[in-house]
This record gives sequence, structure tokens and C-alpha cells, in this order.
Amino acid sequence: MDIVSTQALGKRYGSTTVVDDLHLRIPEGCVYGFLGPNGSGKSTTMKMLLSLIAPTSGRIELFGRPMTRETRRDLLAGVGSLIEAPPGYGHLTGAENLRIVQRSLGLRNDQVERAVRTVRLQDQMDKTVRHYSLGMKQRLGIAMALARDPRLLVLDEPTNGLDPAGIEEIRGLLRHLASTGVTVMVSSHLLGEIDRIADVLGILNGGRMIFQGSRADLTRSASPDVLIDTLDPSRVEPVLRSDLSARLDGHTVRLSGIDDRTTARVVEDLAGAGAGVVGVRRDEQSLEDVFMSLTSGGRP
Ligand SMILES: Nc1ncnc2c1ncn2[C@@H]1O[C@H](COP(=O)(O)OP(=O)(O)OP(=O)(O)O)[C@@H](O)[C@H]1O
Repeated sequence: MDIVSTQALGKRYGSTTVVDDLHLRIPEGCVYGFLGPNGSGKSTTMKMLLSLIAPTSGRIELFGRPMTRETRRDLLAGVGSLIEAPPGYGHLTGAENLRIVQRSLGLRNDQVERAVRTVRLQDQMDKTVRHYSLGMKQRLGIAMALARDPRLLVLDEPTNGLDPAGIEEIRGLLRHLASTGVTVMVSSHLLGEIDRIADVLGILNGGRMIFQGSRADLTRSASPDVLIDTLDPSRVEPVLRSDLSARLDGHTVRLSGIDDRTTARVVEDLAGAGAGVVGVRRDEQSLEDVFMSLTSGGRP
């Protein structure tokens, strides 16, 4: 079952569309990595899922039930979130902050204690939050979101501003939560921060979903450059047609965005012109390259 699904979800501010025709699918029990550059609409989408702002169009289902004015309260009781990071009053201790959350949600002591242990803050509870490191503040925020034992956790950029050790700690925590059956939706503008822990990736650009699927699907969806190695580059120039995106780099011709059939034709033309084709290959592309090319306007 999908824990979250949206149909044609959209948000406009005046004449500006910031989220457009979004069909989000988050399967139960997965870590869903919600990616996109700054300003692509990730926070706006998450706030709509949490009913913090109203969609302009479209529908949202949580836990297989439509979100309406009547069902909203009930559905959101199953969701923990960390949106405006990091939360908490600086002049209070961690324990005092959690007590406020506990009282407002009517939680039991054991629920709060378990959340604190999960984020490994049990030894920092008497410290004033002002004196927490950023990573500790983020973990306190996650503990606040976890204390209600949510089925779904929505975290907006929880690794923002953390050092590599802090990022790794949050990653480990999210992996652990997923292994206990919590579905986690986590946003980031950096693919490298979450791609290895995410089972499903959703990539937003300019308010539109430009990719949704597994990491392997993402690699497959890219069409890397074709590289053709030649013996005689002086014979290459006359053969390359202007409608091809081609560049000569030493003895190697680099062609972007071409399919196998066109590759075969270019190789034949080069061979016919006496360029001495000695190698044809697709360039190795890292997932980061794919993400960058998808989100920098160079949609394949
Ligand atoms: N209340 C608002 N009124 C007008 N425009 C808004 C409002 N809130 C957000 N926007 C615009 O909507 C776009 C998407 O913003 P959003 O915060 O959802 O992006 P994001 O992907 O979460 O980026 P970031 O990582 O920088 O938070 C931005 O261009 C932003 O300026």
C-alpha cells in the first residue's frame, strides 16, 4: 500500500505556480528521498501533506484514505514531522522541551523515553537546548516527531548544515527507523546525502516531478554521452553534422543525447571518411552527474 499518494497536487501563489501536477507515491516501509534544488517546491509539498498550507489543486491520500477536513486530524495523528528545523525553545532543557510536546499530545512517559533513546540523547536531557550542537538539536527535533509513534515521518532537510559525521548519524537513524517499519520521507537538495539510504527517489525541479523511482531506475533513465575514439581526428570535422551535439577532444569525439541508431550511423560515417574508429563507448556517469543534468534544465 502507498502510505502517501497525491493526484495532480498543485500550489500557486498569485500567478506563480510553485508545485505543479504532482503525483507522489510513497510505498509503506520505505525511505523516500525527496530531492531537488533550493526553491524547487519540496518544503511547500511537505507542508501540504501536513495540512500546514492548503493546496490550490489536486488530492492527497494518507494511509490509503483521502485527506479531507473531516479526516485530517485523524490521519495526521499518525504523522511525525520536522519542518522548520530545528524546533525547541533554546532557554529550556531537552527534557523540558519534550515535556511540552508530551503534554500537548497526551503522550505516555515510555513513548517519550523510547524516542529519546532512539536518537541517543538520553545523556543530554538536562542540558539547555541553546548549548546543543546543531546535530543534537536536529536529533531533539526528530525525537519530538517520533514520540507519538508515527507510521510516517516527514523530515525537511534534516541534514542541512551538519558536518559529515552528523550527516552519517542522521542517515543511520533513518535506516534504523525504516527497519522498524516507519515510513520515512526525507528531503534534501544534495543527492549524495540521501541516495544510499533511500529506497525510492522523487526529484523535483521547478515544482514538477521530473523523476520518481529507484536509484537503479535513475541510472537507467540517463543517456550518457557517447565517446568515439579515432586515429585521425583531422578526418572527423567534415563528417559531423551540425544537428548533432558533438565535440572533438583530442582523438575522441564526444556526442551528447544520441541513441544507439544514431551512434551506429555516425560510426559508419566516420569510418567511411577514414577517421580510423578504434573505440566506441558510453561515458561513465555518476548518479550525481545524472541528478545535476536533470535539475539544471538539461532534461533528457
Ligand atoms: N508564502 C509564499 N509566497 C510566495 N512564494 C512562496 C511562498 N512560499 C514559498 N514560495 C516560493 O515557492 C518556491 C518553492 O519554495 P519551497 O520552499 O517549497 O522550495 P524548497 O524546494 O523547499 O527549497 P528550499 O530547499 O530552499 O527550502 C520558491 O520559489 C519560493 O520562493
